Amino acid sequence: MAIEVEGLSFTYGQRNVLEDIHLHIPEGSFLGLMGPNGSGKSTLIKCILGLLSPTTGTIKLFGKPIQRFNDWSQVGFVSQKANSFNSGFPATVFEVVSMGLYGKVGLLRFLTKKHKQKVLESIQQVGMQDYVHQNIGELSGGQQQRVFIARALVSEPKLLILDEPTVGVDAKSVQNFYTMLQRLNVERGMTLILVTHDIGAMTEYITDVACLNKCLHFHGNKLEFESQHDSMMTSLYGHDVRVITHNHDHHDHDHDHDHDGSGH
Ligand SMILES: Nc1ncnc2c1ncn2[C@@H]1O[C@H](COP(=O)(O)OP(=O)(O)OP(=O)(O)O)[C@@H](O)[C@H]1O
Repeated sequence: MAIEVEGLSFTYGQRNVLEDIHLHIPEGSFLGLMGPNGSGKSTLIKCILGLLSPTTGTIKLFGKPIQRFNDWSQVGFVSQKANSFNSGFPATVFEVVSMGLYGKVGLLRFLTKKHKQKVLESIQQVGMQDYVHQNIGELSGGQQQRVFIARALVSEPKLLILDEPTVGVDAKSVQNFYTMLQRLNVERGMTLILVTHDIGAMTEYITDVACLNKCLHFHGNKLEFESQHDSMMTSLYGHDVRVITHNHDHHDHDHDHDHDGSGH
């Protein structure tokens, strides 16, 4: 298993954001993690990346309890805010991708020939070889996002987590972007988790789906998800969310509403 989450809950102060999450993600899967705004997706990802400690529960990465996991070069992460460079940003594609090795552009002069080769390979993998010496700020949002994937790939991670990486990227580039991720998944066996609002746009590329709204409402393969799609959407976004959550004390007052079947 790439990831094993057991009985995970998380609270910000008094606010219960994640509740009793059990999630096993096998190596080699491509998981689409979906849920409404504020449903806890980023919080769960931060727990998996070791940036937040769960209030209760445990996390294992590649079989190791996260507290003892130390090979973080196996885990790549690309956030939704990655593509926010302005056109004056003084680093080339090559330099930005090199940061995946050293964390700092300033150390670039120490790159060995082998490392340079690795950087170029990663750039090639995301199809940006024609832009190696271009400034990152001069690229489109989609192209910048590819460069950030390359930066995450340069340490050859076994697990790559992407938190809404296509925000602000046009529809056609998004499809190309997903195709590129699918290739990493199929050809290199890389485990991928992609956080998204729009699972519809990517069902053809992923293998599994998880639906989160504080609790995990669904986790299964794509075919299971498609067969339960309508009820799942109602469960996540419509009135059934309240029917499900009214078991929890603070939502009891909601359960009389929205029983007109409209899902709103
Ligand atoms: N640092 C924080 N302190 C307090 N509350 C927070 C903090 N970060 C997030 N929250 C709250 O926790 C809940 C879950 O947030 P989270 O960012 O995990 O959701 P999300 O599913 O990633 O949302 P989105 O799709 O809008 O990015 C939200 O209600 C949010 O307001």
